Amino acid sequence: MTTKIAVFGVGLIGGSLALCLKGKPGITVVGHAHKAEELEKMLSRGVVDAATLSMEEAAADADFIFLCVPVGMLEPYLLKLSQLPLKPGCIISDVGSTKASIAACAKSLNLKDVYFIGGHPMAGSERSGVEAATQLLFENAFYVLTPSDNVPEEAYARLEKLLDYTRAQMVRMDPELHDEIVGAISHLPHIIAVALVNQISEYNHLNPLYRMLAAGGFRDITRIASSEPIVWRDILLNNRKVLLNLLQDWNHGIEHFIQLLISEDGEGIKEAFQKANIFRAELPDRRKGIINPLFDIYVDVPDHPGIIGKIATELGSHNINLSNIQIIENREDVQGVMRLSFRQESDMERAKVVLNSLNYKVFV
Ligand SMILES: NC(=O)c1ccc[n+]([C@@H]2O[C@H](COP(=O)([O-])OP(=O)(O)OC[C@H]3O[C@@H](n4cnc5c(N)ncnc54)[C@H](O)[C@@H]3O)[C@@H](O)[C@H]2O)c1
Ligand SMILES: O=C(O)C(=O)C[C@]1(C(=O)O)C=C[C@@H](O)C=C1
Repeated sequence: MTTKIAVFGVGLIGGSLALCLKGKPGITVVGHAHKAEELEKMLSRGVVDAATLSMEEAAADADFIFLCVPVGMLEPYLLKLSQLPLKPGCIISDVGSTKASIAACAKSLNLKDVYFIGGHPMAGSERSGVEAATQLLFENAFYVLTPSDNVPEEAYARLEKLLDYTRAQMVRMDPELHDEIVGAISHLPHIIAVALVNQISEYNHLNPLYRMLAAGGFRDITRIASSEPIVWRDILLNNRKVLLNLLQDWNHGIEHFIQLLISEDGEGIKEAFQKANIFRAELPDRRKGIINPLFDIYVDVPDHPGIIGKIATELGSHNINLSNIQIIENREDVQGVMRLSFRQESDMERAKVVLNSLNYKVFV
């Protein structure tokens, strides 16, 4: 029995998803495009098994349908699909960067014998189009799923199982909560990056030295300003209520900095950087690519010089391969927490035994 997957919109995300699924046992991937030139691109790159301009053809007998078009096109596509004869039990999902409005749309359509489960892989790039698609895009990333209450567990489990091929980690979430959190950690940073680049671009009109001297700091904070304009227009308009609140908080944060500078408050500036340093150091280290997922343990350690070397040496002497060490909290006179990462679960298990035998407190 073959499992037919239909992908609508084979760009960066749709193409990457297709590449994760194509060639897997029993799976056939059909790509849908709204323009003829897109068909040739996806076929010549081997991203899909077949490609069509016909929605009916793509959707017919599909077991899974993924909507990977810009957010503004998700609802029209879902509406059109709801009017087509779909295979009973078919699961429709999407990859849109916002989740509340598409969830509400699916609810209002009262789909019969087919299930809508919103999705959002938390991985991407400033690049776009099928040219930028890669099978490794989602590896080790979080992948949010937002099933509504009436989706049976059996359907949710089927989608989750299929998405195992992405090697991403699934997280189940309420769509409104998704939009609030992702608005803050993804949409707001895109606005800030674009506003900053455009501000500097204005100065550069007056003096081209601005662009010439722009180095690491400017590049690091502005990579995402190169993102696809239509995709981001749709995301920002769709999540505008959340973003308007976030921008007010942003203004307060900037106002705080203005006050620190006016009052020449060096201590305040230092504190702001220290606070940011701590939170940023705690961000999950989820590098994508060929890298295997990491297995982490946490160890309570006294804060004294040489502790990293001591632990690394102990593990090395037992032939345990350690991939990364990080001190998470390391203030004076405070017990530190060390994160140890391993590529192999077996190495992690052996490390636990060794560290316990040396009377370290180990947490998983
Ligand atoms: N770019 C990211 O980092 C990222 C990450 C996660 C999720 N997403 C979401 O994934 C979806 C696709 O984004 P992408 O980055 O793959 O963009 P993309 O531009 O690479 O791909 C978009 C695809 O939709 C098609 N398309 C464009 N306009 C269309 C229209 N009017 N009608 C029908 N098809 C149309 C394009 O031909 C292309 O195949 C968006 O909903 C976006 O919010 C993006
Ligand atoms: O890494 C990037 O370039 C991204 O913009 C990826 C990113 C993000 O902001 O983290 C962008 C949009 C998504 O919907 C999910 C992920």
